[in-house]
Amino acid sequence: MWRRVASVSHLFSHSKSTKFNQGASTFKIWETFTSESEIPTPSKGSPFITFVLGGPGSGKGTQCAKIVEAFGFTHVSAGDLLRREIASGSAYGSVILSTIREGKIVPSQVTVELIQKEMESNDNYKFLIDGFPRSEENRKAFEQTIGAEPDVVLFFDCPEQEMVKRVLNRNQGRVDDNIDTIKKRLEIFDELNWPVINYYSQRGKLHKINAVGTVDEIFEKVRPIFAPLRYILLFCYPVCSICCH
Ligand SMILES: Nc1ncnc2c1ncn2[C@@H]1O[C@H](COP(=O)(O)OP(=O)(O)O)[C@@H](O)[C@H]1O
Ligand SMILES: O=c1ccn([C@@H]2O[C@H](COP(=O)(O)OP(=O)(O)O)[C@@H](O)[C@H]2O)c(=O)[nH]1
Ligand SMILES: [Mg+2]
Repeated sequence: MWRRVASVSHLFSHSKSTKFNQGASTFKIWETFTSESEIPTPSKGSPFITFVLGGPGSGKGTQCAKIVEAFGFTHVSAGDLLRREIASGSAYGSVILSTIREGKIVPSQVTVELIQKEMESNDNYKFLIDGFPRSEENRKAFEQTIGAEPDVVLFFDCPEQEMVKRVLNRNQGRVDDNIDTIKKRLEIFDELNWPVINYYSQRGKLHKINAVGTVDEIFEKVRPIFAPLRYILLFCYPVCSICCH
């Protein structure tokens, strides 16, 4: 396995020091390494991006923690970024708070800017973007601003009744974890999220995962999506110390 990676280490010889140029070289290795499998080929020069979609309470955040642990992604939760923005007392804070309380979607420009800053300030090249995009408008804004598409899209498919039960038991003191807001969030999810899911399904990027079961049972359905990439994901990002000089 290592020999195979090492055999393409010359691809790094012209790496420049910028984050995304290094990324481009790393992805050449990735393409070589995975050429015989069905793993998606990431765009050159882009980070490896996974969007994590699903209704409220479907278990996105819980599964992201497991994916981070197993595969070394950086977890970027759009909801957490928005809540952090509220807590920081920023100019956008009160608008974000009322939007979340009403179960609506924060303007794309605000969310994408927060995601972009988070990605840019992180040395990692592999990101789980959790709870975003929630609409086609979100999706287009991300692609235009970041200039990248996701490599993988996970969709945690969970019955409404189960999602409501989980959210009402979440117990994290969130302003939106109440029955009225959940009903609105589910309506908005139905109206705006399905077009995004269908878009990525048509592009062959969507992995639909039945989100009913224990956390570990669900993770065993997620693991095979990333497992073929585990050596690259764990050891060669951004540049490993063994083969990437
Ligand atoms: N498979 C599961 N079975 C039961 N409860 C779960 C499961 N996955 C997550 N939970 C719980 O449900 C709640 C919502 O999970 P979370 O990961 O926050 O979902 P999301 O980010 O999609 O809203 C949390 O309290 C979490 O501990
Ligand atoms: O890209 C996003 C992500 C979140 N939100 C807002 O933040 C809330 C909570 O999002 P989060 O992803 O934390 O909720 P979860 O689905 O995990 O329960 C959502 O209902 C929206 O109001 C948003 O507007 N845009
Ligand atoms: Mg969440």
